[in-house]
Amino acid sequence: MTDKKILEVKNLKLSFNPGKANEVKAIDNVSFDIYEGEVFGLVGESGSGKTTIGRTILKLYTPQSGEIKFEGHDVLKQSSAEAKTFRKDAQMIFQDPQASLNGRMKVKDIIAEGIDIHHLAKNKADRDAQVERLLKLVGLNEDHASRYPYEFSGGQRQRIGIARALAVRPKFIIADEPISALDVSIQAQVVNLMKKLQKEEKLTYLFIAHDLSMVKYISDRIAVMHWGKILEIGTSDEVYGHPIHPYTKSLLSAIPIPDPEVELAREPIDYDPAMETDGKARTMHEIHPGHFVLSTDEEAAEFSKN
Ligand SMILES: Nc1ncnc2c1ncn2[C@@H]1O[C@H](COP(=O)(O)OP(=O)(O)OP(=O)(O)O)[C@@H](O)[C@H]1O
Repeated sequence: MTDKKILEVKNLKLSFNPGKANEVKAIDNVSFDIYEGEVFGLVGESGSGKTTIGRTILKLYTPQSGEIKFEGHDVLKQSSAEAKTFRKDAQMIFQDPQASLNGRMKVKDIIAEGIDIHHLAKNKADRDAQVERLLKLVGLNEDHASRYPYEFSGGQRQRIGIARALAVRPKFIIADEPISALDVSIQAQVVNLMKKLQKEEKLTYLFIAHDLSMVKYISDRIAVMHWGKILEIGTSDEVYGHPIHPYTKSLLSAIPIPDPEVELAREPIDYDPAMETDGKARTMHEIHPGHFVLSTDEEAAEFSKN
């Protein structure tokens, strides 16, 4: 990880159905930075706004306000040439590999789609060679190139999704719950593969998940999100080992522990969202170096004492 910021998100706001009775503040004044070479985990329960953030960064949604900078440049004000480069540099891996791969295309054509769009192959032999390299990189083999997605298991399909994202040699990958749809036995394999690739291909990840267990393992830093707001940001060890916000504590207490004796003693902590509904103004306070919590001045002073 370097000290260069690859992504800067500042005061981002996005509501669905703004001004209407059914308005949803999906992103409610969110700010965070991601450093080059970092794995940044974004965690929160279903509906907290994680996917909306990912899609907004990739310009699939337009925010009402705020700023998104990629390598120092505002992604909302790109020229068409800059936008094309950005579409190559920033890729997405989806939750459901079944739904995100075109079932009527051969694996090699799925993987090479970006190579074709961005004219990254000199000729057909080069295209085939790139596909072969990518298949090997994700733990598949060249025989798989001419098959169709339905011939693969869920874990293998996600490997194809990863190969497709890597095909255009991106710098930044948004992985939106990439393991949630997979069997638990396969999840660790895919996370390990993503971790290995991140190092080998010098990638930066925004890794989205709804529970903290796998995220802790892959992420350098973690942001915890609830109801459109980031409540806590810190290093993975800090957030996991010394959670501060009651919501984070509650999320952590919900993770089953593999040791039966410890698991028996585990007590889920209920979360009282009063801290989010009392109408008080809250900002990010640095409670420990690099460990921020959304709080009032009084709450921050209390958190610091403990
Ligand atoms: N296209 C849309 N139109 C209206 N509301 C939407 C739309 N997409 C998402 N929402 C709402 O915005 C909020 C945030 O949704 P989002 O999908 O970003 O959450 P999430 O944390 O990614 O959840 P999940 O893990 O279920 O994908 C939710 O209340 C959701 O119902």
